[in-house]
Amino acid sequence: MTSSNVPLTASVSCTLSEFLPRVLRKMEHQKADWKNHKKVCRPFKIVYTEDLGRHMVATRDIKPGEILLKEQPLISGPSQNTVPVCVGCYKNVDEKSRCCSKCGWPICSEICEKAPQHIPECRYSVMRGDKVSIKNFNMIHPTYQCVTVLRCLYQKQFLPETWKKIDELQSHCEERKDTQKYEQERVNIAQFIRKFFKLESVFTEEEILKVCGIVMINSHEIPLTDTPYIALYDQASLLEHNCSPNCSKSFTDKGYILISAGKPIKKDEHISICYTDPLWGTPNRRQHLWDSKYFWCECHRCKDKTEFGTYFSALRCQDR
Ligand SMILES: C[S@@+](CC[C@H](N)C(=O)[O-])C[C@H]1O[C@@H](n2cnc3c(N)ncnc32)[C@H](O)[C@@H]1O
Repeated sequence: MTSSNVPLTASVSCTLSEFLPRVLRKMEHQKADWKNHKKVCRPFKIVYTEDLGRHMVATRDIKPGEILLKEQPLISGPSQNTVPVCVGCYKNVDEKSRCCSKCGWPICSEICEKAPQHIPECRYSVMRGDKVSIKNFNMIHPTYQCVTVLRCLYQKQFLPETWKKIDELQSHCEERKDTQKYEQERVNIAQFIRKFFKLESVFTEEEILKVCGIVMINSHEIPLTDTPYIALYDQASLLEHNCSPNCSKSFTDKGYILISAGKPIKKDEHISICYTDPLWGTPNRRQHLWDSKYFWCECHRCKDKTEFGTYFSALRCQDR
């Protein structure tokens, strides 16, 4: 008998009789293991569309205040423009601060010297054969521009699993090419990393510039230290932007990101946060997103001239 002449009722009941016990067993298992299961069970799925890239969609109704995601950084590091900070904990340092005994990068304690996030620049500085020397502490220090990018490149060279996640993030390389920022990064980051760390045979300029784009587009700024640091996340870096978002982000003292619902979210709704300052008017928000994330925001708030009846971006008429 071919499958086409199997009576439909028989086929359905047969499938159900096999399927239902499996589902029930899975639910029982989930219930018994709920303590562990709830840590990985998320109320959203990751989907891809041409216009948005990867983004998240709710798989059930979500209540305001619910935490959708708690996640540790994939990579953290100093911001591109920063005064010298400890490369372990990102607290500000000064001329009295100590340096890593192996590589010379400023650190504030023995614990920070051994911090896993410091391994990449430490190893590359040791391999270079000369310690790093940071002397000016009261200015944005150019040498720090390379640290977070170098940490990503280290994953590319030695830790392929983490690198795969970083490499999949959007870099907007094509849009960035021919911009002033791209050329500045070519000189200040790509050429600097290749020459200073003697990595010309390991990374090309283009590879390094792609990582610069990934860091720029996908990093979250973590305002836990006097000078905020940045981090890439496996899932939180995929969150979509909306100028009237349904979620907000916060951070634990260990740099874990928490994404919480700010309003009721219906099943199948997109999950969003705000990448820009929601207290800016529409022209400023749109321009900032265009300059920093390379997209023109078409959210409901941006498209509504009245911004939901608030006239938030309107100029006050002087005659009245
Ligand atoms: C932080 S990444 C988000 C993850 C990214 N979609 C991916 O696939 O890796 C930011 C990028 O996602 C896209 N994006 C996010 N929100 C968007 C929106 N509201 N409209 C258009 N593009 C958006 C833009 O390309 C933006 O530069």
